Amino acid sequence: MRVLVINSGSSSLKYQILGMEDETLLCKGIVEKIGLEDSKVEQKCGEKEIEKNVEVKDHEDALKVVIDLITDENHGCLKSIKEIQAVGHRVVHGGEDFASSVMINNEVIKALEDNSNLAPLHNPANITGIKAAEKLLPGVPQVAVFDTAFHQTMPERAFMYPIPYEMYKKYKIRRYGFHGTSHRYVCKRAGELLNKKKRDLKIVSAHIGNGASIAAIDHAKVIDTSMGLTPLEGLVMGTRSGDIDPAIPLFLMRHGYSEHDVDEMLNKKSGVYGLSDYVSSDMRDIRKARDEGNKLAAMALDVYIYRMAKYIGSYATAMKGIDVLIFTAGVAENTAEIRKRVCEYLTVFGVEIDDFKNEELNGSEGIISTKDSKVTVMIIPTNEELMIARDTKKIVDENNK
Ligand SMILES: Nc1ncnc2c1ncn2[C@@H]1O[C@H](COP(=O)(O)OP(=O)(O)O)[C@@H](O)[C@H]1O
Ligand SMILES: CC(=O)OP(=O)(O)O
Ligand SMILES: [Mg+2]
Repeated sequence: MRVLVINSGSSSLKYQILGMEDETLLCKGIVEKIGLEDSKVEQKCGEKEIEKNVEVKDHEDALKVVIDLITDENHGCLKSIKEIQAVGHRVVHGGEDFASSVMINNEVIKALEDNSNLAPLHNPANITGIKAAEKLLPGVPQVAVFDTAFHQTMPERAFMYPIPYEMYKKYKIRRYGFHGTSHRYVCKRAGELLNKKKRDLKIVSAHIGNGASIAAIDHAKVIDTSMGLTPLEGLVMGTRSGDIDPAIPLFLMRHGYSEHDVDEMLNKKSGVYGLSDYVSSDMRDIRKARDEGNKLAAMALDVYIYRMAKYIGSYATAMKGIDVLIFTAGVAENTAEIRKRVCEYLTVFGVEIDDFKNEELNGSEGIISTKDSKVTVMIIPTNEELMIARDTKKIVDENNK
């Protein structure tokens, strides 16, 4: 079965085509910096590699670029898009409706649309991808794999907000958590690499990309995570504020900002982008600006790292211990400085990083802590696409029985 996987992130569209008989990777690509001036696409199909700048203002443009490139005569791996036998989609918000992956039908699309206002940077892009794929590949099965699903094991004490209970009954206002497919993948991979059953480990998984979240995974079950009702809560992100005093939106609205203004501010103009007085949402640009002497970029980076360390510390407390700390996703896989500075805050837990390994393994998979470190610190490049492809195959096979 040849599966196309589409993973729309807030700043990127990642995709893979896999032959699922033996999980052969036929093609892999990313459109990144969507909506920024220097967007580009990178694709690798076996020996054929291409990287070029493209103008993509949103995820719909990005998807057009992808479809053209995978069927491109010189750079692609398919003669026709019809060679795809199933499509797996990352869907960010499944709410309480979906605790596991599902075959997409009109009812599912309707439920996703209903959840759109809870993940405004993501669900609309996910739905665009689903509708475009249905148009291009009529009759080909499509599966939705939810960011929220892996977190459904969280206990009430972690997912309930201390507001009137009737708000949960009426509107399902609770914490859901996101990046579940990524946390699930790295947790499984850590068990394999350490040759330990993941059931024996207390893992903190730090998924730090444009969106960022941390999960506490105790004996293979999520017991807490930093994102909440929406992907806005928790860490400082590229454009999202993460935790703030809930009185701030009310204060701003009393000063003339509309609900829409506040929503845009917290989701699209905050995080390191807003803190740096709009240098960039991209961590590479922030660090470059800091190196060139920009004080606000330096401050944004300090706030970003400090908040991350505090969350990791609180999850060591939540699990009464921590065996493994995993760094994953765009920023954490590729930025030695951030891993080092976060770990410097964590010496109280016996975290000791090996500076040489931290630099040497940048962007690849492996252990970066010293032999004496009480916590095994690892970089594990995430592979949400592989998890999505596996779920897609499983659901399509079950459906064909
Ligand atoms: N090679 C790299 N070196 C440093 N930072 C990188 C690299 N690749 C990606 N990043 C950073 O990762 C972030 C994007 O992460 P990613 O996980 O792809 O995001 P998302 O899925 O949320 O769109 C950006 O801030 C970017 O600066
Ligand atoms: C949920 C979320 O923030 O996803 P991403 O990091 O891909 O934007
Ligand atoms: Mg992502």
